[in-house]
Amino acid sequence: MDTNTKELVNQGKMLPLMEAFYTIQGEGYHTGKAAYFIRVGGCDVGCHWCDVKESWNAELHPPTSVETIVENAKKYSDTIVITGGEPLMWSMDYLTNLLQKNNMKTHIETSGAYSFSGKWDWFCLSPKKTKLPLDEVYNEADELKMIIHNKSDFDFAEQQAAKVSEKCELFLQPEWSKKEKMTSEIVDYVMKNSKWKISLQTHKYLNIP
Ligand SMILES: C[S@@+](CC[C@H](N)C(=O)[O-])C[C@H]1O[C@@H](n2cnc3c(N)ncnc32)[C@H](O)[C@@H]1O
Ligand SMILES: Nc1nc2[nH]cc(C(=O)O)c2c(=O)[nH]1
Ligand code: SF4
Ligand SMILES: [Mg+2]
Repeated sequence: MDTNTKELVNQGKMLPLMEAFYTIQGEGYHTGKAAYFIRVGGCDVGCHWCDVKESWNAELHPPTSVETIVENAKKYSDTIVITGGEPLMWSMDYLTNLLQKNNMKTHIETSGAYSFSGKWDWFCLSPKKTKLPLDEVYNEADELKMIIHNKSDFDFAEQQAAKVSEKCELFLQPEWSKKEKMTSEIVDYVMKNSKWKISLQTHKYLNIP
């Protein structure tokens, strides 16, 4: 990468773009809503069950100008989900400003493990044990989405729920490879602990991106 490109990436004016696609939000509070997804490369959180490991190495994803990304986005939807990889590895200020200026709603999917940036209409926080969210991020969460891979993840979910604001929506989502066992555990748990709702990866059942 030349020094000029590096500088633009540092400023958040270019981002390593893995893919962008129009689909239905499959998970969490906005499940069922049509949205345009922007997947930014780069993540070092290291979840062993991550369903998008191809995103991890940012160098495999070409630095792309935010103007180009936004021009494409606005052809499809007024709801834009920024995901990754870990989007907060990069400055999200320039991207989210330009999206909002063009009357689009900005949603993020993040582990919260990097410093907060951007202006968000919806902030979905999905904490990971391997690299916890920064303290500054918890208060931003509109939605806490905890992945349940084994029984000990329920305790971790409760610890994380204690850190978000009162108004934050709480979701438990089965880890996909353990979904048979963990979906029924989550059903039992939610019936006993009704502050939580269940979130399924509905796009995978629907065979859409
Ligand atoms: C691929 S991550 C990208 C955004 C960010 N790095 C994060 O983890 O929030 C998008 C969402 O998918 C969830 N996820 C990833 N792999 C999963 C799996 N195998 N089963 C269930 N959810 C998964 C993450 O927890 C996160 O909520
Ligand atoms: N349809 C669909 N919904 C999603 N919600 C969060 C996703 C993500 O990977 O961040 C995702 C995804 O990859 N596809
Ligand atoms: S933080 Fe997100 S992108 Fe990174 S490894 Fe975990 S699930 Fe995958
Ligand atoms: Mg996904």
